[in-house]
Amino acid sequence: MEMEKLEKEMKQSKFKKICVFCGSSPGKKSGYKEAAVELGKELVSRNIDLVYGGGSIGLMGLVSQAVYSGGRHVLGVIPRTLMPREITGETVGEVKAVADMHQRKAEMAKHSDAFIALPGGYGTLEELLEVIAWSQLGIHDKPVGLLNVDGYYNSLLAFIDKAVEEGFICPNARQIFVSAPTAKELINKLEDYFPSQENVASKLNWEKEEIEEYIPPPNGRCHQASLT
Ligand SMILES: CC(C)=CCNc1ncnc2c1ncn2[C@@H]1O[C@H](COP(=O)(O)O)[C@@H](O)[C@H]1O
Repeated sequence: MEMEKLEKEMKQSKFKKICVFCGSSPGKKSGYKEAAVELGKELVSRNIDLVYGGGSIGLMGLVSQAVYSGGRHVLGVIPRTLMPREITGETVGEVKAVADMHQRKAEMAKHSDAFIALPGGYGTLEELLEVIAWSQLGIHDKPVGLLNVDGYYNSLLAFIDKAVEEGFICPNARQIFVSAPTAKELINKLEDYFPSQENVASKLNWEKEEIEEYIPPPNGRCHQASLT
């Protein structure tokens, strides 16, 4: 088992670029900062490049500096309004300026093979929940991982379980994202992730502007879910 794990960590990752969402604040406990640096080093050790929101403040700065100083490519996607250094600090690596927050998220998603959320606040939660919701709708099928540092996200995970229990999230959709307490475990899970959106949303064609004929799913919204 240990051997299998080791082999997985040593072989070439299936991801070339991972997008990391994280706090523009460092958090109060040192464990958050340590986890951001550890995630950056883990990406470097697997030859994975970073895509993130640009800037050097908070956990965003720590993860980007760790990846950049490890010799991997860093792409920061930053809205022009946030570009002044007094707002975001000095950005390392390549910087792509975009018009607004919507374009930033679209660009970050386009350039990445998977998503990871470190601890953060409103911005991080919004970014995380958006990529989960987009996966549910079949807009992408890239793996999403929650780095649950020191149980920071336990209450969010409990809330999501509650939403499943109460019938607001399909049981299958609960599997859209994975979570783990360390970067190593999380990326191993992301490597093993197999998209199953077929069970969640019928494959919609987002390139098409009009739907010619709508065929409703056989069991209502939650495919294969036992609706009692
Ligand atoms: C005006 C102001 C407060 C700027 C702070 N400086 C920032 N610079 C760059 N991205 C940011 C900033 N604040 C929030 N974000 C965005 O929101 C996310 C983090 O927000 P939060 O700290 O979790 O909620 C980041 O991934 C980024 O996309």
